[in-house]
Amino acid sequence: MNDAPKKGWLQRLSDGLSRSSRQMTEQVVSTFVREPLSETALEQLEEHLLESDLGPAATDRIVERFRELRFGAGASEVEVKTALAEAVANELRSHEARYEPLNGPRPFVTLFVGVNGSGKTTTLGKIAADLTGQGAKVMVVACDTFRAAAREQLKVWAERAGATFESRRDGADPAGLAFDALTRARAEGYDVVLIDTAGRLQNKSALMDELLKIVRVLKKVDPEAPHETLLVLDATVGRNALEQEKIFGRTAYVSGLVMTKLDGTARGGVLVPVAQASDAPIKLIGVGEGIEDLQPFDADAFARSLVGLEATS
Ligand SMILES: Nc1nc2c(ncn2[C@@H]2O[C@H](COP(=O)(O)OP(=O)(O)OP(=O)(O)O)[C@@H](O)[C@H]2O)c(=O)[nH]1
Repeated sequence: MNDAPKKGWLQRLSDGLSRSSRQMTEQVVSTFVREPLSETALEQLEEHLLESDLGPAATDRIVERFRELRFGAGASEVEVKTALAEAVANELRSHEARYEPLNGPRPFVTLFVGVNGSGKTTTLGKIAADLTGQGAKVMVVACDTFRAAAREQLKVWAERAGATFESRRDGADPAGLAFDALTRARAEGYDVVLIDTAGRLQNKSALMDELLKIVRVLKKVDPEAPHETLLVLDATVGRNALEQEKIFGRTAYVSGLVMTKLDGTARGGVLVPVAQASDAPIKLIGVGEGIEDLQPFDADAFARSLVGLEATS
C-alpha cells in the first residue's frame, strides 16, 4: 500500500490499536511498574499476556525476557513499555513482508481467500482504491458467484475505486469467470487483477475444491498466477483465527496474511500466535473501516502501538 502520508498512518495505527494498548497499559505495564522484579509481578505479566491472546509460546519468551531485565523499583512506565514493545517486535519481525502488486509481473493476480465476514471484500476494495489512486489499471473479479449481496458490495467498491468490475449471474462457475477475466486482463493490458472468492466454511471440502479449481484455471492462462494469495483473517474472532489459518493455509497456497478489525478488539495480541503458526508472513493489517486504515504490516510500529507507545518507524 502507498504509505506516503506517514504520520497519518502511524496515528491511525495507534488509534486503531487503542483498545488493545489500553488493556496492555492498564494491566501489564501498571502491574509491573508497581511491583518490579517480584515473582508475583512476573506471574501477573504472564496472565495478562495470555489474556491479550499472545499465545503460550510467545508469552513464555516475553516473561523470560522480563525476568532477565530485572527492572528495579525505579523503572518508569516508558521503560517497561519500551521493553515490552521490543519483546513483542522480536516475536514478529521474521513474520513481516510487503504486498507489492506493482513491483511484479503484469497483470499481477491476487486471490483473496477467507471466511465470509472476515473483511475480504472490504480489504480488496481498499487495495483497489489505493492502486487506482497510484494510476494502475485494475480489474476486480467477483468469484463468489452464489451471493448476490456480496457481488453488489464488491461492485460498489470497484466503481468507487474506478476499477473494472467482472462478475456473472448467480451460481455461475467461478473458475470459468476467473479464466475469462484473466484472459481479458492480459489482452487489455491491466496492471492488477484482484479476485474475491467465496468463504462458506459449512462445506469445507467443496470450498477448497472451488479455490483449487480457480487456481488451476488461472494457471492455464498464466502459469505463475496467482502471484499472491492473501488470506484475510478477522482479529475479533480471537484464537479462532488460528483455526481458519490452519484450514486455508494447508490447502490454498496462501502467500500472505491480512489481519482485519484490529480496532475492534482489546486482544490485538492474537496477531502474534497467528503469525507464528503460519508459513505465510503478515502483509497487511486493518485498523478501521477507512481506506487509509488498511496498512502495510510493520512489526516494530505494530508492537509500539500495541503497548501504547508512539510508533516511530
Ligand atoms: N472496524 C473495522 N471493520 C472492518 C475492517 N475490515 C473490514 N471491516 C468491516 O467488516 C465487515 C465485513 O467485511 P466484508 O468485507 O464484507 O467481509 P467479507 O469477508 O467480504 O464477507 P462477505 O461479504 O460476507 O463475504 C464490514 O462491515 C466491513 O466494513 C477493519 O479493519 N476494521
